[in-house]
Amino acid sequence: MALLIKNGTVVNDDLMIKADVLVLDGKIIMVEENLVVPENLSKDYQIYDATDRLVIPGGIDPHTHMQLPFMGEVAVDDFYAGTRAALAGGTTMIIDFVIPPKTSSLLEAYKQWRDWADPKVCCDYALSMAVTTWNEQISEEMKIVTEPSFGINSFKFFLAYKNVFMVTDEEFFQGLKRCAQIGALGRVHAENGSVIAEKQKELLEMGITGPEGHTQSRPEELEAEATNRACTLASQANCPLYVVHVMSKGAAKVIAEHRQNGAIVFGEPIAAGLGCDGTHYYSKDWMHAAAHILSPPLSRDPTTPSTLMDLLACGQLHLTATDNCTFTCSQKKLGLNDFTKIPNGVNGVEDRMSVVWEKGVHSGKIDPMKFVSITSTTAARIFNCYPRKGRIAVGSDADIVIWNPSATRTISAQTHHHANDFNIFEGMIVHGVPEITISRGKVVWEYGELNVEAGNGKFISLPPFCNYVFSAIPARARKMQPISVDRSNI
Ligand SMILES: NC(=O)NCCC(=O)O
Ligand SMILES: [Zn+2]
Ligand SMILES: [Zn+2]
Repeated sequence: MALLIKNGTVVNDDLMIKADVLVLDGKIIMVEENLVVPENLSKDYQIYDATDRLVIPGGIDPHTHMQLPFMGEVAVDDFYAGTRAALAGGTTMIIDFVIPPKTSSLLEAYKQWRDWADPKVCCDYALSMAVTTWNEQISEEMKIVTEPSFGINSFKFFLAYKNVFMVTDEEFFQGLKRCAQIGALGRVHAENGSVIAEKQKELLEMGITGPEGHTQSRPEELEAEATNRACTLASQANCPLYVVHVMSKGAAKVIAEHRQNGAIVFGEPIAAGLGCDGTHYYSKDWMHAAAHILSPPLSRDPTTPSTLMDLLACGQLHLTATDNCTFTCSQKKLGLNDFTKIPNGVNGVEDRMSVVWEKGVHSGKIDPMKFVSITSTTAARIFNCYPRKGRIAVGSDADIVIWNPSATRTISAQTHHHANDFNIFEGMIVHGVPEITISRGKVVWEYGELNVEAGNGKFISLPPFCNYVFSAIPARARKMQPISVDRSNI
């Protein structure tokens, strides 16, 4: 069945035009003003009227953790609940992380994630992979998983979570050099995990066991320090770098400075950091405070969310994600007497598009094209699936959202589609509502109703050596060649 979306305004990252869109067999086949449906299709298509609506590429969330085993629990949004929530919010593709324990091979972990995800996903998905230790086998397997049948083109390194996922600087540097060789983007969780572990001990010894200890053990300076270290090591390894969940002004400033000095580095704020601040950690209500725990923490400076949006607007930060990693209130209670045991992670995948619209477009900081750029197109470009994803154009996948820019909704755990029982944006009234979500040509969300089945989503293989990320690397490698002085005549 074909779909005709009529009378809307098509928005890409570089244009806004009045046009109709025709979809057939999961692809966009025509984009034209006053589109006339070809004779052969004229009896069998469904019409959607998009008058006063925007027709935008489905959102791409490049950072999620569905059903992640973490801190003794498993994130409760699995690949089914999490991707349903994504579609309800106008996101049609996620990039999740394979995170191998230090003892596991990358191939084993990859298989595990595919086994979890493939039968459950409702929207398309791709994978990024964490490297949590270093040895010859890991180095070889990194190359293997960049082959098309595995489809990985980025690797993440944790500089936090000591003794769990954290790598040393040496391991990180080896990993970045390997990424550069095999054409993969380096990604980093930038916090100083060793100092955090010391501060956690100090705070617990002082009797500070509640969620306020979380933020106090992770001062923003430790995010900025690790961000600076990561950018420096990536530069030395001649590896493009992507900093996940930029939560503070200090970390954002470091990224801007490194870019001014010529570094290829991308910065990703997340919905939580754009919509909330860290005052929640001092709430008298333990559960409320604990439910906001993620790492790095929400900024204790209440002006940070609006500054992060300003930095997206002016191009010093580049795209938005969510780090969706949800735990129920009862799971969070694991850390009732010790904040270091509260599972880290919050929601976002359902509400990111509306939060970014509210804080960005509705507030007058960005236009709808920039909105498309930071919620979809830039992710597609960085992860090498553009223009198949991230664009309304002939030949692109029909991942489309009919967006009502003036409708409002109130975010609430009572109505969200996540599997957890708390929403960090509770009560926020947001303009910008995804009325219809189309995933590869199928209408999966229509005026508040989901119509999806587990397994509807497809795995998207991401090729290495993305031009958008890697084109300057060979010339830089030549410039960085070590100099050898010939003294044979002495
Ligand atoms: N961010 C967080 O607190 N949980 C998910 C794991 C991570 O990305 O660090
Ligand atoms: Zn992280
Ligand atoms: Zn994460």
